[in-house]
Amino acid sequence: MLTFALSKGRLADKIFKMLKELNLVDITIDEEDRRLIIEQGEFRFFLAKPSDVPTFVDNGVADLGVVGKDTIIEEHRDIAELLDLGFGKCRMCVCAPKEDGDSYKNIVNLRVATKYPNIAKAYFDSMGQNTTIIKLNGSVELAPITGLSDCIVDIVESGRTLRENGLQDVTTIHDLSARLVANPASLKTKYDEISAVVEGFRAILKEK
Ligand SMILES: Nc1ncnc2c1ncn2[C@@H]1O[C@H](COP(=O)(O)OP(=O)(O)OP(=O)(O)O)[C@@H](O)[C@H]1O
Ligand SMILES: O=P(O)(O)OC[C@H]1O[C@H](OP(=O)(O)OP(=O)(O)O)[C@H](O)[C@@H]1O
Repeated sequence: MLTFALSKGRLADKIFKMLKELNLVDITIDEEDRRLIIEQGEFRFFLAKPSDVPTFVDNGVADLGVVGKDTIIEEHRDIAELLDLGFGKCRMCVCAPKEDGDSYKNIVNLRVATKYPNIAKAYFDSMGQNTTIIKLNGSVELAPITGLSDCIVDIVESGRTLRENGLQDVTTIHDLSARLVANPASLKTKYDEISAVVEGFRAILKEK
């Protein structure tokens, strides 16, 4: 039996599509569906909050997981990254009000709002810039507009949210996409089963 922790939310549809192409499971979840565990054949799937997927995999409750690279970097968990799945592409950026250009670089104690405090702190530490990190849980773009922060560290995909709120991305910190991850112990004890799944994903990715 192999157990997968999958991200609910915007990655879910693409993950389900790939699992269907692999003939592992055919999941369709509508708004009324409250199931969190789906079992089919030799597989058990958990539907977890995206930021919790590394926790399930690190603790060995799930052998495999699918999660954004942003969450992998932020959570610092003991998990093995096996494959870039090529969807959920976006960037982690420092963004600031359009009229400010890159002047955030000159602010002595920079106020940074973000859902990703570890990524933000590590980045500004590496640049030698002092910061006060302000943790938010969403709508991060509000922070510089309302005066809560000087800039934000957040995900940018199309750039539309920034544009519609008078902000711009100034610096890209990481390129991001969804990744297949594994529990390191499961990789040893269930090597053959996991290899078969990884090869399946690889074959699909090659066709694209
Ligand atoms: N605008 C976006 N475009 C493309 N991918 C995105 C975008 N925003 C987030 N992602 C990717 O999708 C993943 C899941 O995002 P989603 O919005 O579903 O969850 P979340 O609200 O960030 O998670 P949580 O509720 O655990 O904080 C992110 O971790 C990231 O890798
Ligand atoms: O560049 P874009 O295509 O506009 O996408 C970027 C937006 O998407 C994400 O927010 P999400 O929709 O997850 O909402 P949130 O503010 O609640 O995190 C991210 O935090 C940005 O706000």
